[in-house]
Amino acid sequence: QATIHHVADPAVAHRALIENADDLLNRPAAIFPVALATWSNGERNDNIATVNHGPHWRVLRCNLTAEVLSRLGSLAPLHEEAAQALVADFSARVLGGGEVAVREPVTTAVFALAARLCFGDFVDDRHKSAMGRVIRDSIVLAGELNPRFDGSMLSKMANCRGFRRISALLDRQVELYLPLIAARRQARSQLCGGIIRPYVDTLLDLRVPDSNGAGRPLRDGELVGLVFEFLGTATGSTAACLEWTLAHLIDQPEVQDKLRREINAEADGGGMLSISSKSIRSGMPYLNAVVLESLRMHPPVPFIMRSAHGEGATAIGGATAVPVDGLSVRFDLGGIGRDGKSWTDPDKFRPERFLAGGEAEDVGPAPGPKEIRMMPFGAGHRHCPGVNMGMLHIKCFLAALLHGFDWAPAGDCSGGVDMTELDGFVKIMEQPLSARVTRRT
Ligand code: HEM
Repeated sequence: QATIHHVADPAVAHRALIENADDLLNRPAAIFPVALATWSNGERNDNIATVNHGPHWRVLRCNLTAEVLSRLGSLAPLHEEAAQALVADFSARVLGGGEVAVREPVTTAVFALAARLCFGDFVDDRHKSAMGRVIRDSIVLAGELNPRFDGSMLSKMANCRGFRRISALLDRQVELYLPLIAARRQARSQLCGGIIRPYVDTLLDLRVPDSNGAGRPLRDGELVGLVFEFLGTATGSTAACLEWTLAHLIDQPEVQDKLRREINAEADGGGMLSISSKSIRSGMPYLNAVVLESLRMHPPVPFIMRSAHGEGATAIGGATAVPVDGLSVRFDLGGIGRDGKSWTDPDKFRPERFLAGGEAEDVGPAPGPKEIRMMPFGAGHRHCPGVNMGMLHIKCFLAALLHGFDWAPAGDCSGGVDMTELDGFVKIMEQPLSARVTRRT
């Protein structure tokens, strides 16, 4: 099996992913066991993350960006409704006082928003929660499987049980998504929230390059894969980041108070709804700093992979002969965000470093051309296209939760909140967060 080179040095990551970006265009196929299983019938059902760089990738990625991700301004009413639904859910859970487990309601709210953007307004709650379960199980399973599972007969035999579970989850996804996709074929004029076309509608209209040059519609298997990608990427990382951030705010009440003061000043007596999505996107520097600090310390996607060629492979130190399909490289996003040469006290949660005058005042969620200090959304040609939407979703939900509630430790937390990380496909808290939550009147 191919050797995997590990990179946790930000300078090496910069040399490879930014300076030699054209030599690191693709991910090794081996890291996508879920997608690989769909190839067992000989047909590749690629999504944006799995397809190789080229015209097919460009068409899929441009469609997502142009049709959904670049419309953040107009999506504000949908974000606000989703945030209010989360506040209502927590309010019901804390009615009797006491402790609340955070992960489930947060994931449900984030998933409901993603499902709405994907399928439109008419997905019933039962279907939504079945889809949410399948996404959660798929993310957990993808994390459990050996990343070297390369789709070969040998690795299928070695991971026999895992392979059977993948196949079952894929069948379940087909069962859940195809009827909704079929329903969208009939009801295409209905905009999501009266604002934008659901993602599935844009996929149904899309033509991808084919050998005739005329372009062909996406096959059902491809539609299922793209829907899974949309729901999975938009949910797992966002929910994980919210949980980590709340954990730090509970651990450091002074940070929580400072953030709430900024949120309340923005709401200014008009309630949460008066905070515009514009101010969340470009104002509110402390909210931005808190989210960046959380992503620096706990990037929800723990690593990214590339196959490196040419100068890119040399930059990583692959002086030995590079295999035809490239040198497999794994960039450790957590290690890069906590690199002692780039950060003072890297293990301390200190959002102030991202404010004006701080050591990271110019650092944003995506690295600029000059250096890499952190890269929770990846870097280079295959960086995450959802960076702005991801940041906005996290900030909207977080602002609503801080405006609506006080957050305190559950039980005896004299040793502080347990911040042990559990690495899987998404980096989550090993001990799911429970909190004593009180409604603010
Ligand atoms: C907190 C939220 C999110 C985080 C932390 C995150 C993180 C990442 C990371 C680390 C990658 C790999 C980048 C690389 O290899 O350089 C990625 C890729 C990707 N993400 Fe996100 N993501 C988030 C939200 C979203 C959202 C909301 C969407 C869209 C709905 C999205 C869609 C994608 C896609 C399509 C790719 C593959 C891009 C390609 O290969 O061209 N992500 N994401």
